[in-house]
Amino acid sequence: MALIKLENVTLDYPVQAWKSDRKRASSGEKPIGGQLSSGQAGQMVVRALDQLSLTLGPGDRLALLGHNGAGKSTLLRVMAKLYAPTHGRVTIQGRVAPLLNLGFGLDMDSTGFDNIFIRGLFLGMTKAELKKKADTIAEFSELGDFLDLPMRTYSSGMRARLAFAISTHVETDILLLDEVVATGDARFFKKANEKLESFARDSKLLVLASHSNKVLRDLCNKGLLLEHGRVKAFGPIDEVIETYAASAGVDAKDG
Ligand SMILES: Nc1ncnc2c1ncn2[C@@H]1O[C@H](COP(=O)(O)OP(=O)(O)OP(=O)(O)O)[C@@H](O)[C@H]1O
Repeated sequence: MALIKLENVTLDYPVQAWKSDRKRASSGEKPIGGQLSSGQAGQMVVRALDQLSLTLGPGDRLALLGHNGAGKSTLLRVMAKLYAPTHGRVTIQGRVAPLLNLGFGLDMDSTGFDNIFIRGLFLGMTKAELKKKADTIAEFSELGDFLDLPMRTYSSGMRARLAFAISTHVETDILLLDEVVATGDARFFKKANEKLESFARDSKLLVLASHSNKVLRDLCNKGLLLEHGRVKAFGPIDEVIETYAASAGVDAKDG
C-alpha cells in the first residue's frame, strides 16, 4: 500500500530577522523563493509551502515543477517526514525511500561497498536483506574496483550511481527523488530510467523534482507546479509542463 495525503500543509522556515538599507534590484515579475513575511511574535519566516493539499496513490508518478525556491525540495522533505509541517496534516502509508541528498546516510571515509550496508541500514533494510542484495546493488552501480575505495575519492556522478543503486533496491513503496537521477552519465541515466519505470510499473509511488522536462516526461504521469509554495497547476504531466513553460515564457520542448 502506498499513500501520500497532505491536507492544508504549510511550512514556515524561521529566519534571523534582517535589516538592510541596501537597495537591491528587485526580481520584478520573475518569481523566486517562498514568501517572506513576519510570523508569530514578529519572527521573520520564509513560507516555503502554503496550504498545500494533495493525495497520491499506487501508480502515481508525480513530477514537481517550479521556479528556484518554489518549494519542491521542501515538499519532498515533508513527504519524507524529515520536516514537520507548521500547519496541516501529513499522512504517509507504506515504506519510504528518500533520495534527496546524496550525502545522506553515506560515510565518505568508508568504501563504496561498506556504504551499501551503511545506507541500506539507514533506509530500514536488515543486515540479512543487505547480505543477500549487496552484490546486486554493487553490480547495478557498475563501480567495479572503485567500490573498494573510500567514497571521498568518488566523483559526484559516481556517488549518485551508488546512492541511486542502493535506494532503488530497497523494498519500498514510495520513492522520493530530488534531481539526482540526472547526475549519472548518459548510459547510466538510461539504465536508471528503466529501473524507475519498472519501479512505477509495480504500482509504487514516485515523486521527483527536476528542472529537466525530458526527465519529468520520461518518468512521470502527473505534474504539480508550485509557485511561491502554492499549487499553481496539478494534472497530467504534459499539460503541467505546458502551463509552466507558458508562465516562464519558454518553449515546453526545451530542457
Ligand atoms: N533551511 C532553510 N532555512 C530557511 N529558508 C529555507 C531553507 N530551505 C529552504 N528555504 C527557503 O524555502 C523556499 C523554498 O525552497 P526549496 O529548496 O524548497 O525550493 P526548490 O523549489 O526546491 O528550489 P530549487 O529549484 O532552487 O532547488 C525558498 O525561499 C528558500 O529560500
